[in-house]
Amino acid sequence: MNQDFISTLLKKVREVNPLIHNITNVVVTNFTANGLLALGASPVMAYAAEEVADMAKIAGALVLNIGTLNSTEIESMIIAGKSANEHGVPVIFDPVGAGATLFRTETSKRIMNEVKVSVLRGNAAEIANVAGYQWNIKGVDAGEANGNTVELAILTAKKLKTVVVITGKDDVISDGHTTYVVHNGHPLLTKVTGTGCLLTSVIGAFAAIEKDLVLAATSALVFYGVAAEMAAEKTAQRGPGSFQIELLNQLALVSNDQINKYSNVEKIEQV
Ligand SMILES: Nc1ncnc2c1ncn2[C@@H]1O[C@H](COP(=O)(O)OP(=O)(O)OP(=O)(O)O)[C@@H](O)[C@H]1O
Ligand SMILES: Cc1ncsc1CCO
Ligand SMILES: [Mg+2]
Repeated sequence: MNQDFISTLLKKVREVNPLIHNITNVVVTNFTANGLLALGASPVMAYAAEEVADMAKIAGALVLNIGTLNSTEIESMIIAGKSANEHGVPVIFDPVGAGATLFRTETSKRIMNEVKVSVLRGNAAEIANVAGYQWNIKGVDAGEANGNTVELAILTAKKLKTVVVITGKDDVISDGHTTYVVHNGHPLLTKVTGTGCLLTSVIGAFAAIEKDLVLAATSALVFYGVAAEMAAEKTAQRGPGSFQIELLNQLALVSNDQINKYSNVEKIEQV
């Protein structure tokens, strides 16, 4: 994977302006829509069971996020997911808080069973709980790292037959065979709610354009991480509020030169 690939894919995303259908949580709805617009994608939030099948089938990607789940919304997610599957639209799933409550864990497993998920994106605790492995969790944030996230990503990708993205200080992307680690990003991302949720939708925008989902997701992670680094540099003297707004600015402004200069991605050799 070279930096030109990432820049070229970003350019294509901006040219195509893919429609991203989000069924997401009430905390991050506005931030997610603005982040997708800044990037150059076209967001729509649509939740009603009566319309989600029609919306999902015309989208470039469908993003499902269970952050503030309820039973009505879950039924809509399943309907939308099945429609996306029928029409070849990639489905990106963010199992927010899986492991924190039985309802979230069971719902995540149900979505994985009933919908063919193209990319599963969460922190280590969420991914471990969806896959049925042991890990700490505290609310919607991952607990202290207590294991090898590269191994967790590879095992989960093989077990659930999907591309897995585990985020944290370092991000791991794997389909079980090809694995990348992205070292970009900034700790301020953890001081603004919904940066993980927006990232999941950004992965959707890249997956709408690039069929190789490991490359699509890895490119999205590098782009997002570099944008966060630029935003942190500009707002270091202020704080999370300024950083949140500057992250939106940088999603629109980050240049190919900055991506080439700052991208920090490593391919993992597997045996
Ligand atoms: N310590 C860190 N240093 C640098 N980047 C980080 C750090 N922790 C998280 N990130 C980055 O923050 C973004 C969100 O990842 P995170 O794992 O915090 O998601 P999340 O827990 O789902 O977040 P949220 O629930 O707030 O949406 C990713 O781009 C990730 O690379
Ligand atoms: C804080 C919070 N609670 C449910 S969803 C959400 C947004 C970050 O995942
Ligand atoms: Mg999250």
